[in-house]
Amino acid sequence: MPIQRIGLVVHQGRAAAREAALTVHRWSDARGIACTDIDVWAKDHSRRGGREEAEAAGNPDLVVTLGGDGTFLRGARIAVKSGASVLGVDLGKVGFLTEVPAGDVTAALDAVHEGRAVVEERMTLTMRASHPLETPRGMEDLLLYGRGPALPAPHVRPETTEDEGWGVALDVNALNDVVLEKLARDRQVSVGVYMAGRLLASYSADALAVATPTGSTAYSFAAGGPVLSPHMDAVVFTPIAPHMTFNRSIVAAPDEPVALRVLPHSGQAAVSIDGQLRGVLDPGDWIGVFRAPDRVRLIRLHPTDFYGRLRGRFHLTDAPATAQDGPSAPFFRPDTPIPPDLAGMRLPPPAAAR
Ligand SMILES: NC(=O)c1ccc[n+]([C@@H]2O[C@H](COP(=O)([O-])OP(=O)(O)OC[C@H]3O[C@@H](n4cnc5c(N)ncnc54)[C@H](O)[C@@H]3O)[C@@H](O)[C@H]2O)c1
Ligand SMILES: Nc1ncnc2c1ncn2[C@@H]1O[C@H](COP(=O)(O)OP(=O)(O)OP(=O)(O)O)[C@@H](O)[C@H]1O
Repeated sequence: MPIQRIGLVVHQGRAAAREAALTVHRWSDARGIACTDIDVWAKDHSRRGGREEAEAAGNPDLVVTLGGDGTFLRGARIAVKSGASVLGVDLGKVGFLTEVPAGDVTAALDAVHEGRAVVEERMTLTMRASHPLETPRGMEDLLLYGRGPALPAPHVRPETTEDEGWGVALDVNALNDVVLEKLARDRQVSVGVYMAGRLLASYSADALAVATPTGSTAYSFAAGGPVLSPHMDAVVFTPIAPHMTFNRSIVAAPDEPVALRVLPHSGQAAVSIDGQLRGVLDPGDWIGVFRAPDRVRLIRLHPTDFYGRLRGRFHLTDAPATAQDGPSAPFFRPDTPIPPDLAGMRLPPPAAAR
């Protein structure tokens, strides 16, 4: 479908991103397409939730992000609330989530506008909590370390059933992860962890991460968690520096919620959603994390080459003992037609089409 309105989220600290923004504006001006800059850290307003940010930008149907993964996550947070698709242009350090090289911006916009791009949907997580999240006064100042003001606490969704014991439903979507982490450097969090409503164990740790398959390559990965294909739905629980023998990740089914209850003698716990602090929990508080009905719509110009990206972006190196064999072929995909028993499998196109 032709693009109606673009919302532009730019890494303002990077000249190449500001330059690419001019290219996007020129492209949209030439076609009479509205293009609104969404400056999440603008000086003239405090930070807004994704829904308000989308409304203020006229509810774009395409959000273009120019920056790294952080910029992409800022754009995705807005897009998921207006049903927009997100096109991530890679102008960052890692660029795991971003798709398009900076030099291909206009070609990518043409492809989207002319219906040649594909949309890939990614699972997100949402939450309930024992009460609406809040950040203590004064913390805002601590957070101003160059990343701009903090986001407001999440809004409460109307489907809240607080009085019945199920807590308040929070209007959040995490594309990567919801992380409960120690607030004070010298006080671990102690948390009862429930998988699908059943106690798994009580943890004492630096942090506990609940990640999506997309987020499995972010914080959860850094803590030794498994890599999950982003084409699947699942809920990944990974403890970070747990002071106990059982330190493994658990990959739960998408309909198995994870509840984290802060124990009475725990330190306070910060709740981060996609890396952004959104509230602080006291002992006795709890959060539940589960698959959200909303999905992030990622624009893809080519079918996602997730494992190629994993090898490339993470600079995977081959075992030294294999050096004598020379580099392995980059694909296992004969050029002859796919046999019937492999029909429907996700495989790369034949060499001529790559
Ligand atoms: N020790 C860690 O690795 C650590 C600590 C805190 C937060 N994080 C992650 O940072 C994310 C927020 O990203 P940011 O860029 O705003 O903060 P950031 O700049 O602190 O990001 C940390 C790194 O993670 C990369 N990254 C982000 N999402 C990714 C993904 N889905 N797959 C692979 N790499 C990814 C970023 O490019 C960056 O290099 C959070 O969702 C959390 O998962 C990681
Ligand atoms: N919209 C913006 N306005 C002002 N400064 C920004 C903006 N976006 C990013 N920055 C600056 O860039 C820094 C890095 O931001 P962030 O880590 O989110 O970038 P990123 O998109 O993930 O790119 P990278 O992959 O290079 O980290 C921030 O601390 C901030 O100083």
